[in-house]
Amino acid sequence: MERLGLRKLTIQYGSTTVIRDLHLSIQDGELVSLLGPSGAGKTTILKTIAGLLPPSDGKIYIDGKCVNHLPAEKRDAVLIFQKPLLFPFLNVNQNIGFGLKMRHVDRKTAVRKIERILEITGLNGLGTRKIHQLSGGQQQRVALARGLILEPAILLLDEPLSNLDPGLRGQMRDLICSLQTQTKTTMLFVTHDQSEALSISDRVCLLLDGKLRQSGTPQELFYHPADQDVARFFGCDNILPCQTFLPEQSPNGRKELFAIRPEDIEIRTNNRNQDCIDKSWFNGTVEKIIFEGQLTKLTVSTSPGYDLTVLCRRPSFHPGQSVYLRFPKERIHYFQEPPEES
Ligand SMILES: Nc1ncnc2c1ncn2[C@@H]1O[C@H](COP(=O)(O)OP(=O)(O)OP(=O)(O)O)[C@@H](O)[C@H]1O
Repeated sequence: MERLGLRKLTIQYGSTTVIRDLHLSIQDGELVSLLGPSGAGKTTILKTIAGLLPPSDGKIYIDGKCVNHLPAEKRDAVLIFQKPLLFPFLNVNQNIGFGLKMRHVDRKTAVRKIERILEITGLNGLGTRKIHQLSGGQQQRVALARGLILEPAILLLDEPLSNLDPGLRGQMRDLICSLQTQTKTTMLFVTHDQSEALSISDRVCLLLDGKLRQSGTPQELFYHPADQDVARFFGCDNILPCQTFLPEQSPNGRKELFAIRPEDIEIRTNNRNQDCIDKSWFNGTVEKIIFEGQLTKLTVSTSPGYDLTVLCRRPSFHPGQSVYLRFPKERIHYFQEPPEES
């Protein structure tokens, strides 16, 4: 069953089109990430779904009903902002129960629901605290609890982890996953952080320049990018012509490109292990080495004039060193070069 449907959604600020012809369908119980760089239009989409911004064109469906004409409070969607917007004069219980009160839910049911949500969001014992007596992470939990308790058709989360420090971010990410599993709430999670999107989602939708460029499982986007831009967004800098590096796999001289992830390139010094160097290996020279912690990033120049990015663990290379490189066949991802503009 479709919980959220966006059909040909176009959104403009004045004469500037930020989102053009967007299609998106989210099924019951799915956790979908809307991923994209800063300024891609992610918040704009969430605000439009929530009813805070009118679309210029297209339709928004929630639970099968077109909601374009409905004001925000009549839509069965809850938006949770980057910075939790809580009532400072109310305590945690009152903040969480606020929406229930507005819906005239009876007191006994409200107390029961609040108790359950405090339990599953790890806020037990904090119900009578005022908001200023909570840490940033606890405040974000209250915001989540306040949204979840309403059991909306869709929960819209706008970068809810970005104000938290890295340790807490991991904990909150795990909490959102477990809340989603427990409550089966359908969620649209906005982030610009690819690792956050890849680790949390059933499905990732990548938004670039106001267009949905690819939608699929985290593994599909990471290992099978639809085009060069998607590949680059996921850190694959090596987009290369087949004719130069893989001539036998480039029939009819077609302008085909392939991508190889930096961590998938095999690299060896060329002064030992000569026995196992066959014609699948080619020469390169290490130009630059950047230590990044778990992995080290190398820039390696090749004789056809293309620089490659290679990631390896604890390498023992130095700048200027000659190396052998190889692209394992099973790690090569092919795509077509876009048509040339006339
Ligand atoms: N009220 C506004 N009036 C005019 N332009 C706006 C307005 N709000 C946002 N924009 C523009 O719309 C584009 C998309 O903004 P939006 O905030 O939706 O991006 P985003 O993907 O959420 O970015 P971030 O990750 O930085 O929050 C940007 O170019 C932004 O400058």
